[in-house]
Amino acid sequence: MPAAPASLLDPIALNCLIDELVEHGYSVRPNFLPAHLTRQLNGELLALETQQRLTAAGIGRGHEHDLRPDIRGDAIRWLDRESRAQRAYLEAMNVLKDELNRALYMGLFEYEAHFAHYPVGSFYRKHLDSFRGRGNRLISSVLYLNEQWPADGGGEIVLYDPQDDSRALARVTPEAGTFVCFLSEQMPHEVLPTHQSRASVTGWFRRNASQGNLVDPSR
Ligand SMILES: O=C(O)CCC(=O)C(=O)O
Ligand SMILES: [Fe+2]
Repeated sequence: MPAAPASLLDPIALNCLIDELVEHGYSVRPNFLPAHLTRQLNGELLALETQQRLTAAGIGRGHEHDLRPDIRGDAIRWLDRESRAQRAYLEAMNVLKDELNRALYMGLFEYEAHFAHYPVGSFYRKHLDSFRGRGNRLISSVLYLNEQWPADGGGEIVLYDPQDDSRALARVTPEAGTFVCFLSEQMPHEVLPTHQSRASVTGWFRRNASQGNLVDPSR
């Protein structure tokens, strides 16, 4: 029998995450997911890269989607539950979603996530993942997959003060197992230029933001 998915997340770490999210609008949790899982996900991402199954990421959605390497230089592939590691990770995120709903009444109903590979020299300029009132992404999440990220490796995520987006609140090394989450509509953030090949899984907890008879599509 595989281990119950809930056991992937330590209940104490889960509580800390929720407290930090409420108090600061973001949470940074090292070793949030076990090493065997980040290792498997990293292996999968490397294979996707080698097989050229990643797609250059753009900005905007639907027909407003544009490739802008001057803004964002990663290549992505959406998780499709193809592997056991993906299913385990999505199950863990489902547990987190239920906890967030229980503790914060957030009305989250879905989680979508993609692998992201940032080649050497790439970055993602300061941005918001969702525009207040318009977006349906409520909480952003990133799980990092590179083991033993060097101190001079670059590629940190920087989170900025929602009231003053020139003031950095946190600068986080993309080390395997570290999990960062934050309020999508409020926290400006960026990925600094990376000096190493950088691997992650980025995802969003969403609510359904259908307007009139238009159902807002995911992605
Ligand atoms: O990889 C990261 O640290 C953040 C990525 C990000 O901001 C995004 O994909 O929207
Ligand atoms: Fe982002």
